Amino acid sequence: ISIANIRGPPWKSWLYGNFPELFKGEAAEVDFKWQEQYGDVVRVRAPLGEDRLLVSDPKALQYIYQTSGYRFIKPPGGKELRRLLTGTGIAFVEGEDHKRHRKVLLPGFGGPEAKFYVPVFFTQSGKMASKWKEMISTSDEQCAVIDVHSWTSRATLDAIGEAAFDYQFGALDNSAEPLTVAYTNLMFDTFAVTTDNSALSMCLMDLLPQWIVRLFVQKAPIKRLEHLRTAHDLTVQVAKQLLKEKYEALAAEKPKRDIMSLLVKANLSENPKTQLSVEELVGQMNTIMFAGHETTATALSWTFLELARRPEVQDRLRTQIREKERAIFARGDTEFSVQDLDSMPYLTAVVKEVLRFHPVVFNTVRQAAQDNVIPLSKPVTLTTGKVVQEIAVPKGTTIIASIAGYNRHKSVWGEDAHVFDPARWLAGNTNKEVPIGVYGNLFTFSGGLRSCIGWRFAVLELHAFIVEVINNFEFSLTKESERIRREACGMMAPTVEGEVQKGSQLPLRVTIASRQ
Ligand code: HEM
Repeated sequence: ISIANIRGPPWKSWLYGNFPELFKGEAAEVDFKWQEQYGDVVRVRAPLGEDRLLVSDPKALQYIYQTSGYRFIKPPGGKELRRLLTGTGIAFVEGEDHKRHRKVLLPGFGGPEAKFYVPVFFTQSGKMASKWKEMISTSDEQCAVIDVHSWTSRATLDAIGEAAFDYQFGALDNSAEPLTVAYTNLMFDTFAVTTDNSALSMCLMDLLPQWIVRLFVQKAPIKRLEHLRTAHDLTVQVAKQLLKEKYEALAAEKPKRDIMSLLVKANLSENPKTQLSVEELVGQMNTIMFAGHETTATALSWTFLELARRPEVQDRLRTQIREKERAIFARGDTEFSVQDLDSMPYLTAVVKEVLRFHPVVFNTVRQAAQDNVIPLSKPVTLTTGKVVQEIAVPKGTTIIASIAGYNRHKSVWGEDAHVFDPARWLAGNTNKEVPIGVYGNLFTFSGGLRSCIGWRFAVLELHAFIVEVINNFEFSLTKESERIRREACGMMAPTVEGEVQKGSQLPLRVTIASRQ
């Protein structure tokens, strides 16, 4: 069995294959181009002549991520880099170990728990709003150009610190604490602007003995890796201290409600044989910080950009938020509850459309742990002219799941899949024939056993921040924000065309939203 006959783009060099096109340039643009040219399963060439598959076919993704359980694993070659990113937490482990981690973590991420985090989201978004109001009121034109992304990044860092660990990063107050500084621009500094050689070195990690890769990741004097190492090491230090505090609070019968406290409690009630070790518990802090901070911050930034581009969507959203606010005041309350956030259909539609259109994690990678046969929604024609309804893949085949490609798949979202339109969610004209994801049949949070455990947390955080910000402010574009790019850096972060060296940014014009 072989994937050599799957259609795909030609490559310019044996050394680099198609990787420069795949990893440089705007995030996911090449996925859309190849999807259009070659279909939903594309053969791409990795450096040194290895064939891989780029997949956006719904049934194939459903099979790889849901039906086949743990038979598609995270590629072992990236293990040492993942160890640095996420520690030995849930995102690092496979199979039975993963089941064990997931069971202990789940109590911290359920629906009932999420409602305790909502006040935290409102506190942090309210704090950000106060600072913006101050900036606007002191300007002559009663308007300020704000780098919205640097604010969403800091506010969500404070929010995840408080909700997940009961830890104060102080990022909105520009804290110079080393851990706060370490999480500033972490993804961009580490993964952005990939050169041909950095794509090649990622691939070499698959081929070299793991002890060499480990030495390289831990010691190589490379600036990108140094930033990551600092964030990792500081997180381990803080996590150890926090764990001690959580155990003491539990022993004193004064438990808190942050995710780490719930995790410690759940772990204690496990059978000692299946309990997480201290190293694994510490790793959960690395994992949650890596998986939960910049992802939500960036999704929020894309939301504000889309609203700045579309004043009519922004107005309609503000009208709905203010109607709900009046209803809340009329019943004698002052705060939005989870039910209030869930009962604004246009807000939900905007959030789902942003998650569809700008999936911040735009692809994930898996490797076949054994020979396998992947079913397809639509037959594909091989280079030999033969038409097949399923694809046999040999053990070791690497599959790049194009989350962005699936989220724009015309058979699922309609002919206008490449248009940003929240109204599609109200009309309900999306095709749910192949259930795949955990939210809105999107693949943004992945699917199956390893789907995003924090999706409810993220969705509520987005809802709360959008309510606070759109209720108070109006966004419009600046000259720079008309040139926003989706920069690939392990996720898709906003940068300004021609100013990529300045890092991620989103300069928008912000005024106070009229109450009339
Ligand atoms: C818009 C925001 C978010 C997006 C788009 C997102 C997306 C994803 C995706 C695609 C995966 C699967 C990765 C893979 O299998 O290779 C994932 C896993 C994960 N996410 Fe999220 N995520 C978001 C927010 C969060 C938040 C807020 C948290 C925690 C507070 C979180 C925690 C996790 C964890 C722990 C995993 C690993 C799950 C496992 O391996 O079982 N995520 N996320």
